[in-house]
Amino acid sequence: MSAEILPIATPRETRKAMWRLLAQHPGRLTLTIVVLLAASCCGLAAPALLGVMVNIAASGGHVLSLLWLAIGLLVAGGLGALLGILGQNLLARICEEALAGLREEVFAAAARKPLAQLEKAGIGDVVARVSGDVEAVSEAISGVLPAFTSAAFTIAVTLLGLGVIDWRFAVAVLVAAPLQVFTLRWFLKRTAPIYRTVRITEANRTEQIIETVHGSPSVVALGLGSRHADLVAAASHENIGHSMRGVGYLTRFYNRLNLAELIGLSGVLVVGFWLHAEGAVTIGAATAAALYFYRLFDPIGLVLGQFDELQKAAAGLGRMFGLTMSAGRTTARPSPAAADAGIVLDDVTFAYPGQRPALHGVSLTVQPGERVAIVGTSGAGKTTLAKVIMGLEHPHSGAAWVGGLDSAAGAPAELHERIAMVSQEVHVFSGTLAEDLRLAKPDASADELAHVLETVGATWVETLDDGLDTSVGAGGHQLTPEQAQQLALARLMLKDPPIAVLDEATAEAGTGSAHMLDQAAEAALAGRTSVVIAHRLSQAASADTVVVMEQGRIVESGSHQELLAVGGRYAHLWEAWNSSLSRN
Ligand SMILES: Nc1ncnc2c1ncn2[C@@H]1O[C@H](COP(=O)(O)OP(=O)(O)OP(=O)(O)O)[C@@H](O)[C@H]1O
Repeated sequence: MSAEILPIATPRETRKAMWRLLAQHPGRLTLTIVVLLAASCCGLAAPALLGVMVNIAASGGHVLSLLWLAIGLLVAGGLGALLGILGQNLLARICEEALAGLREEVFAAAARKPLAQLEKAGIGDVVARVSGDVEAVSEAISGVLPAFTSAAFTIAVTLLGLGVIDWRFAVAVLVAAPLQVFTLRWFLKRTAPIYRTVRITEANRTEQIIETVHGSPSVVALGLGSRHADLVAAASHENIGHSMRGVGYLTRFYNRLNLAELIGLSGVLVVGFWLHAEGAVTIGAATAAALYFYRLFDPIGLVLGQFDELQKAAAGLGRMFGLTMSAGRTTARPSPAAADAGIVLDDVTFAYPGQRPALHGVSLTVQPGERVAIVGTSGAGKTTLAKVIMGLEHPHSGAAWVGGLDSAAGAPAELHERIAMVSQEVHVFSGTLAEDLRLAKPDASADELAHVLETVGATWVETLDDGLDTSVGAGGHQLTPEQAQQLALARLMLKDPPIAVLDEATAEAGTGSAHMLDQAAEAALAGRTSVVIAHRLSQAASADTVVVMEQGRIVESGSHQELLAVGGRYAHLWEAWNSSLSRN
């Protein structure tokens, strides 16, 4: 099981959210309902016409009348089928559009979630919500919901038709209703928690597979293959066990429904016999009533049977809406600064789940165009501060504004127009070098690519046989960590955001690579507001302002020279760093 799953919307919240999605186009929804109702009414004509035909045949009526009625039967059947197809298509289209919107919302919500919360929930849970759940809901909404709605209308209209023939037929039909209602309630009560568990165990299985694949180098190196295979098998068995319990209930559910149909049809036949004997209805009307009830078998079976699918979809929807409803703070706090290229942190406190705070009341203002270096010993909270600025983690109290946007509440796309980060772990995407660079600017020309590579000093690209067409990433040409950093800096230049965060610790201080990366960063950050997590103090010396952190707090800030003159913590760090350089 995941350590802690993400929130799941309650059935009431799910229904409300679903209705909000479907009712986005009220005009089209009304037209769809009208078409489906008209289709159901056409379906009523067949038993009624057959009843009249029985009466004519029984009384030795004219063959031509029978012929006309047979033509009416065909027309009503054809029209009903056409309207049914049209109505179901209209509904399927409305549902598909609603689902497409929901799918985007779920992806956006997953992207807005703080990293720590995603890690705690388990990445498998998130993957399951944006893949397996979306698929289950998609199948139910496009396939089941239109058929379900159409069947529900047919039942309502047919019961009305039975009542019109004689109200006692409608009562006879309703004899079966208590058993049907009881069966449905019995089924739903037992299977709802099973389906929820099925979805959760599916997420756990995904989590287990992802963990095994991600950690495959360690799994192979430590000979843990069979142990991991056992863990995946155990997660699968748990999932299958719960699914099979659901199937068991489904079989018993259909047995009971068949019994209800037998009771209902017997009721209609007995009432028909009795009413005809009393002279209250003709034999044709009794025939029509029996046919009406027979006609209810399929839609009732479909409605009750599809509750199963709808219930599964509801479980998936609850998990999807749970993600969208809990997607961090959505109401932005008013910015203290105008929408500029600055950063303002106001009394930010943040703690990783179950840990003591990694940031305590941190307040910091970075003016547009200013470069601030954050220094401090390992674990001081520097990277956490960078994540809060990037909106990857949300402050527990206080707020962070980036270019006038609340980083915890801003839409990721809007935030990423203003800020970009180069982190310690650079991912090199599979594809050619040119494709990798164009992720930041899809329409960048070859000259632009060459220019940014030259600016960050990536002259090694020219030495590759295929130059910018060299395949990199998994299975391709392997880049050194320094080369990958240069690539990330080149991507930053192409994206050209007004604000940048640099958290780079690739090269050892004092080495040629470190000097080269310092120069590359200098070029990439030129003209931008920037926060540099200075793992090497050479990065701090060139900044406008140096901020010293200790145990999640800012303990000193000022220019490099000012802080050296004060002789405080920064001066000690600087001294220690210089002496470590001279020792190497
Ligand atoms: N994902 C995480 N989950 C739990 N605790 C974390 C996580 N990341 C960091 N921490 C803890 O938060 C505190 C601050 O860590 P942070 O990485 O921000 O420090 P840092 O100054 O960047 O350190 P370094 O220079 O070693 O990267 C540390 O105590 C660290 O152990």
